[in-house]
Amino acid sequence: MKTNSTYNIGLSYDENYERGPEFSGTLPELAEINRGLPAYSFFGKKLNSPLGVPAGPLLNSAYIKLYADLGFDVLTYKTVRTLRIPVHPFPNVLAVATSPEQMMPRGAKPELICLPDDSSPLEQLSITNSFGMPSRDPQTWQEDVAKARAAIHEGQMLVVSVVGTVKAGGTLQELAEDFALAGEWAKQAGAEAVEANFSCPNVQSGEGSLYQSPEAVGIIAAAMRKRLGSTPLILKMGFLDDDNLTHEVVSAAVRGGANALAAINTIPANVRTPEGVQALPGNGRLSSGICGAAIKPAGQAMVKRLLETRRALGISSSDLTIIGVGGVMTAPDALEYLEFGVDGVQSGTGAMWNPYLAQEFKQLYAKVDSTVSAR
Ligand SMILES: Cc1cc2nc3c(=O)[nH]c(=O)nc-3n(C[C@H](O)[C@H](O)[C@H](O)COP(=O)(O)O)c2cc1C
Repeated sequence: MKTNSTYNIGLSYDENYERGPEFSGTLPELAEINRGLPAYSFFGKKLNSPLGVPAGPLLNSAYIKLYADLGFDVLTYKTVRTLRIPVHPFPNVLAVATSPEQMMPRGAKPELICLPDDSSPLEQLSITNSFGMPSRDPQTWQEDVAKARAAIHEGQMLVVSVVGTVKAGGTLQELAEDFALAGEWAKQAGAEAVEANFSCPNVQSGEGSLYQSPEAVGIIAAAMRKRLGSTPLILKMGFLDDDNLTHEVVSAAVRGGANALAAINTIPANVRTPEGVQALPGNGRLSSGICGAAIKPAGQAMVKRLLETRRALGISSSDLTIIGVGGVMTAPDALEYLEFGVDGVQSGTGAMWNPYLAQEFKQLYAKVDSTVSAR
């Protein structure tokens, strides 16, 4: 299959892990693309810009290095666990036919058809991804996180995404301890901030819907805060359409000691081939997460809800940082999020198919009004 992404969607996850990323272009001169940018700080550290890559596209230190060299300034290492977990069967990424209207969650799960390739124009490219949050064993990923930390440049930050693993018959407190242990190991390995994934729709075991439970959010955040000390803690959220629930979840996150919320994760949909066959093989994989162009309005609606909730609760941006994710395919998309008032913005699908997005964003960001940039 033809692919234009740094992650080759025609190869297995393990092949991409071992051989990737695929990139044969010229790297930008960082000093040049960072010149004239407005001052920006993230968790108190001076960064070159507020643009980052969320958890997922950067499988390991080789991917972190490439995207650091390309000028993305917040680099999130794909979610790891306290134990080795294999990946879902191939394929793991497929382009899909959909629209922003269809991907605004409203009750029934959208029914989508996959596309034969990823040749849609970037502004319209939407994909499904389904990996099941695989993890190398902790020693392997810890050594690799240390390499990733060594690969980033001045004015950049390494975040490591972690998830706890639900055990049969286990309690919420045990799950929280597993999240906390993963976070502590990530910190020891070199993470400057730790992100807890509360929202992966591609697992069936319960880790994927934690963001909808104020109790789970509060208990897990508190357990992680204890082990992380002063290291910033980001919680990765999915889409919520209920203001009261959002209020409760945000309050629980703050009480638990979280420093930031990143939203949104992918939005679940049923994906079939044009012949009507389940597109991704295996039990529980008719439904998988959608990301890219079509989820931008959902991502924006969610960050607006989070910003409004933060205001209503009287919480400052330094006490709760909000990071906008979802459908940032172009530089103007990233700026749109910043104009809503988010404190950071990240691109997953867009950065995979357009590695020059950071360079393009910085050209635009250097010219923006200080009301957008001075946060
Ligand atoms: C290939 C791929 C893998 C992903 N893996 C993870 C993951 O391991 N953990 C996580 O929290 N989110 C994961 N995500 C979700 C992204 O972090 C992001 O929330 C989502 O893709 C929406 O952003 P986008 O529209 O810019 O892609 C993944 C996304 C992609 C495209």
